[in-house]
Amino acid sequence: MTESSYKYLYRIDSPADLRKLSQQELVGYCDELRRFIIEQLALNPGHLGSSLGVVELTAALHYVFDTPYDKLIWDVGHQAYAHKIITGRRDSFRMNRKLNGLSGFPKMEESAYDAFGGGHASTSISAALGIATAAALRGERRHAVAVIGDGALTGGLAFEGLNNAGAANTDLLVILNDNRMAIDPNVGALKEYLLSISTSKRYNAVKNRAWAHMERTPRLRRLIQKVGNALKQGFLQQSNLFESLRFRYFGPVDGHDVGQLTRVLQDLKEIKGPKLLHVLTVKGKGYSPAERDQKIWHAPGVFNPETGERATHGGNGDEPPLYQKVFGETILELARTNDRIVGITPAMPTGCGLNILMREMPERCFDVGIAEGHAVTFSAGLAAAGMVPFCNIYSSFMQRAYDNVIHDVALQGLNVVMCLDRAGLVGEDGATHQGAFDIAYMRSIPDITVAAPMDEVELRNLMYTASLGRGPFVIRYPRGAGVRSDWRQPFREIPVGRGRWLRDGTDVAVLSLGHVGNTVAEAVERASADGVSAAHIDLRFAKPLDATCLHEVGRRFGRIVVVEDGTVTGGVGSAVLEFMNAYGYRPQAELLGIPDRFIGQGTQEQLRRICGFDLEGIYRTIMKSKK
Ligand SMILES: Cc1ncc(C[n+]2csc(CCOP(=O)(O)OP(=O)(O)O)c2C)c(N)n1
Ligand SMILES: CC(=O)[C@@H](O)[C@H](O)COP(=O)(O)O
Ligand SMILES: [Mg+2]
Repeated sequence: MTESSYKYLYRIDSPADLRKLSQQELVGYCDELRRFIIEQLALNPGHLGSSLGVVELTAALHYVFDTPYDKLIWDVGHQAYAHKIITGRRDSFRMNRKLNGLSGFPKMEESAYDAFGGGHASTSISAALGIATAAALRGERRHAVAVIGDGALTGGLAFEGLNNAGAANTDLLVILNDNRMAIDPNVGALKEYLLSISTSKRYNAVKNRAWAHMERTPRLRRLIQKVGNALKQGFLQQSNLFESLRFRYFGPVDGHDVGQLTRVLQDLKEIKGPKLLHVLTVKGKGYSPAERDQKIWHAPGVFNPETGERATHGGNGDEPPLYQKVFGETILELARTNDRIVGITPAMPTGCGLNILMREMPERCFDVGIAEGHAVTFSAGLAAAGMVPFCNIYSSFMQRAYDNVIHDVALQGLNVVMCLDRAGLVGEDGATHQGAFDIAYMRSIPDITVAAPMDEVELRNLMYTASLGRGPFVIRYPRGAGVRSDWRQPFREIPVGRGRWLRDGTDVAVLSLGHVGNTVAEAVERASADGVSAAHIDLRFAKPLDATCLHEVGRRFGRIVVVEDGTVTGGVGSAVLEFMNAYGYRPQAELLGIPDRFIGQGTQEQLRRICGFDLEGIYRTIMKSKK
């Protein structure tokens, strides 16, 4: 299946075009839309499964609602490719997630149809309620629709939104897109509840009678009111979570029947107050490899659309492994010898490598759903009871749990190991997902250790050191592969707050934190061949800093360069300058890292270049020391 070999029948460049189609044509268009997404993503990777799952729902929403006047808010936004394509971005879609191209998520500045930006989960209900409330205050008759997945609904923020909306009685439609999957299979009691209301015979018998009435009557509004009132007093309210929260619950409906969806949405437009439509979909719908292995096909990378064969990074043989694999293998090794070690992840077991522990010791590994704050406080509870929790959270998602880190972990001095995966520039996921801020936001917390390994062996040793009970301990490391294939080495304790003097020099001291140190090592090498004698120090810790090392740097060097894969504002460079200032050293200093602006999507290498800490940027900065 290639774009050139298939002649598309429908050319839809806006929802207005879409609304001209007949119901039958809409079905045909959905097939083509699905084909187009598969074709595009085969070459230019992205979030495939979720987008394929909402093709019909997206078409139905734009068909029925008057977008962009009516507001569609996509939760996470990784499923919004059909939405982008329908709303005038078909041609630019080939630049999805690429440098200077489209964001992989809805983004307000990208299109008037993107009513609210996304990337992180569970925000849609709150945002839609805000938009609906503003409309009500202004006397506007616009609809606000939040589309939230069953995974995103596990996030506490979603319930804060439901709780508020149910009481506010504002006109709001929440569409629950239930495919029983997060990235990995969805987890938790809510998942079982959703299954039970989808399959309960007694519940559905009552509800289906209500639906049948709705579809038959011409005087819809009055009847719905009647049915609604009857139901409110009766069975549904007590047995339905959403009804208990004062939402009218509708469904479940087949999310791949575009005809039924348009009819139901049309009906729901007429109903006032907070409503929830439960839609059942299949993640990866219409592409059999993606339906078969929904986890892998959440974001499969490049693939052959005919065969479903994927290009993968093996991390096998002599190739350096992914940090994620090293994390997973290492926690398993540590857990085998220390039965107090447990693993916690908020919905990212495969992404972070904790699935390796989960396979062998499922009872000591906890996927808590998309619930970062809970993951941290749950870990704190485990630590308070004597366990050694390794709580693995992507750096940008940890932003959600900041108070939990301060209030529940640090303030109580608990031995929680917080592994921040995807720290630094992550690449194609763009601004919402860059792990830019963690050094700055973590190092300002008292009594916490913040470390970053330069390679896989260092990661293992830091994990080992943290497992010995060193108080709140953060280990940050990037998305992707390390540099060593000889990483399976015996554990060695690393003295907390001690850096490594990797190379001596006289003209300039280059200090780095974490994996970027490998690029610094190369730049220093090159610079020394070109006549600049540069010392290189791997700081290892952003907190506590290595005072002995920094005193020596302060005494000996008139120029320093600090390099980090994190924000320059408040980062480890700032920490070094605070130190220098405190002790009266006055080196001329240059800080390389993520500048004070949001960095969009691109490859990691492109983004490092833009930020000025790729090999060339670091080399040029060092060469300014040439006399
Ligand atoms: C706060 C936060 N935590 C974790 C993630 C990573 N993440 C992105 S999509 C996803 C699964 C979402 O599941 P669901 O909402 O059901 O959508 P589906 O992929 O099934 O369409 C997760 C865990 C995120 N984007 N934001
Ligand atoms: C949409 C989302 O938040 C995730 O799917 C994220 O893109 C995963 O990132 P990784 O590919 O780095 O695991
Ligand atoms: Mg889901």
